[in-house]
Amino acid sequence: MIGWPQGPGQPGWRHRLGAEPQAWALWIDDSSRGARTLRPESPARIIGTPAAAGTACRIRPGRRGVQTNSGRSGRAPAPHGFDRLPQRTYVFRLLGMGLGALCIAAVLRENGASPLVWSLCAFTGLVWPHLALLVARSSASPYRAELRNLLLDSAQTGFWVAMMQFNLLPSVLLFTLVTVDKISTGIPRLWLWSLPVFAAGLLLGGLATGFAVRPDTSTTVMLVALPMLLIHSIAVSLASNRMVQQIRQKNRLLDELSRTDSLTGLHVRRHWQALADRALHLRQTEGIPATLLLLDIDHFKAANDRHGHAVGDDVLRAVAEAIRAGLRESDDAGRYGGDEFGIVLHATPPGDARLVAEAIRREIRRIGVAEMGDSRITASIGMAPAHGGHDSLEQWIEEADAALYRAKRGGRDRIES
Ligand SMILES: Nc1nc2c(ncn2[C@@H]2O[C@H](COP(=O)(O)OP(=O)(O)OP(=O)(O)O)[C@@H](O)[C@H]2O)c(=O)[nH]1
Repeated sequence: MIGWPQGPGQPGWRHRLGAEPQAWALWIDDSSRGARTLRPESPARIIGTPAAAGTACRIRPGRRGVQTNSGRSGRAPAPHGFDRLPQRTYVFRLLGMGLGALCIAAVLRENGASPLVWSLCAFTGLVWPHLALLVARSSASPYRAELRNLLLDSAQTGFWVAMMQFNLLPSVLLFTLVTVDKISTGIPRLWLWSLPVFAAGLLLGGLATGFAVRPDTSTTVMLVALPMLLIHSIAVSLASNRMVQQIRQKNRLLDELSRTDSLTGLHVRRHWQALADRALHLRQTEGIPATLLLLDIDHFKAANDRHGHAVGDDVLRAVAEAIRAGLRESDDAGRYGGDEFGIVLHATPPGDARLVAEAIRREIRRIGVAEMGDSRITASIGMAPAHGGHDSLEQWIEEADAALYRAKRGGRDRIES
């Protein structure tokens, strides 16, 4: 028996899932609510359909699908990004095999084929795409079933190349398209695995025809082959284009997430520092004034200890909101550390900066947190205008930090520069 992880923070919770089929999963919700996502810092993700609330499962590849400790079974997971592989492939198979079968039929007509060969051709063009989808959908592991289907595509193509007696144009076209299909799935090396399978199909077809070779392509066959080339190529390009757009969109989202502090919605320290660095550079090269504020909540540890971490988080969110309220669109605020915030006031001389800092300080005093009763939240602010003597961002921040220290020493709830 296995020691099942029981919840977030328990051993096993952060195990990586998805790409590796031999992974541990923990279903943390019931099917009415769907699987909750894991905490952002975790590289793991929940996959598949939740079997039961709080049910831990070992994902096993193979026909039996997912084994759970409650003895139920579900679907084996696909690697990340391949959940809809059978559906995606279906459209291309329908097009490729359908148009390919037309091409094959044109050659078979010229070569004269038996009813059995004609019915095999009809199977490839009309039945196989639907059958493949059906098989994949009803399989315990649709992803693996689809991999088999893709290889069977190659086997059939090899078979038909031999059955067409190596008629040059359709043979080359069919081989190219079936290989492009493999490459466009994005599954590493799939097209390479498909080569021996293609060769096996070729061998089978060759044995059936006695390896007859008639490479000449008639104009009729050429005309029938062209739509296959045209339509299939455009369809693959459109799908690739759609994928590129989706990746771009996800990259933008990831970029945004990596720059934003999840608790306060302000910039994370690294991104804020980059913005502050740019402001200092503008001051040194173009003389555009900028002022830096470092703000630290007063006695935050005591508030945290007295009212709990969750209330502490509420305070951090409320302070971030107060900072946002006091700033202009052009200013940049970030979470510098636990209860410390950094603010860059762009194109702002010291006099104006003090007014902004004062407005923020007052706004923070107005914050009311129900759990804290009458206790007021206050903050101390250190202010440092950029000047020619600052050789680096570190120096600028140190100056603001020293001012913040003076504000704390001076009794807190004040601004020092
Ligand atoms: N709730 C919560 N607390 C945090 C977070 N990050 C840091 N802290 C706490 O913030 C507190 C920071 O306290 P300090 O800045 O050292 O001290 P302080 O009590 O604010 O005192 P002064 O700064 O001298 O006024 C520590 O207790 C940290 O545990 C967080 O994300 N959420």
